Amino acid sequence: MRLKLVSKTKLPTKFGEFTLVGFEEVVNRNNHIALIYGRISEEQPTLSRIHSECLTGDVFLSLRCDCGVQLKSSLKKIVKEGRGVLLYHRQEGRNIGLLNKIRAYSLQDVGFDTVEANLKLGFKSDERDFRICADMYRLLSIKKIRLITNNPEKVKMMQYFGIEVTERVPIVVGKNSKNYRYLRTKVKKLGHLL
Ligand SMILES: Nc1nc2c(ncn2[C@@H]2O[C@H](COP(=O)(O)OP(=O)(O)OP(=O)(O)O)[C@@H](O)[C@H]2O)c(=O)[nH]1
Ligand SMILES: [Zn+2]
Repeated sequence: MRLKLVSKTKLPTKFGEFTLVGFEEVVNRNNHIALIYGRISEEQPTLSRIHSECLTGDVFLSLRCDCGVQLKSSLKKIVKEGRGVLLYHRQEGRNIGLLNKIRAYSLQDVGFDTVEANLKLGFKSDERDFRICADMYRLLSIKKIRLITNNPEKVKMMQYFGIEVTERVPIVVGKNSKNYRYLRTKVKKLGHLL
């Protein structure tokens, strides 16, 4: 087993009361969390968001990306639905890490786009490992999801790792004048459906 469920607790938030579940990767001790709302059924597909960590967007509401607004909107959507799960996938900067993301932003300040900046730093355009998300679903006994995303690759990855995606639920929020170029690159080079 690559991942273990460590502990659970209640997490009241301004959106509603969630159950917070903490996970640890066995090999490197990296941590991830899930926020569960309402009663999860094994039969019915669960509305779910896989949210990749973005300190600048999630905490400081950076306008360079759309993450902060997407995070809040997903939590609201799940509460409105009455049940669902948000996986907070702690692979910052598409898994190049916070400091490399700052380096990538710095390259974008002088004209590179988000993909070119990753390549220039010696990374792939997307270094994330979505296997761990499938493991989190399995540990939560979730087999079928309606996945909130604009990224078809995430849908493919979940199917590949054995989680049935019955629907892709688009999330078209967080566009602004500062992230126009970033979002355009995601559409053109990373296949996002925006
Ligand atoms: N390397 C790098 N990572 C970035 C950059 N901008 C945002 N990120 C990271 O990208 C991740 C979010 O990925 P996105 O491409 O916005 O969206 P997605 O998760 O693939 O797809 P959605 O489900 O539609 O949101 C977070 O981990 C961010 O920290 C950037 O310019 N460079
Ligand atoms: Zn972001």
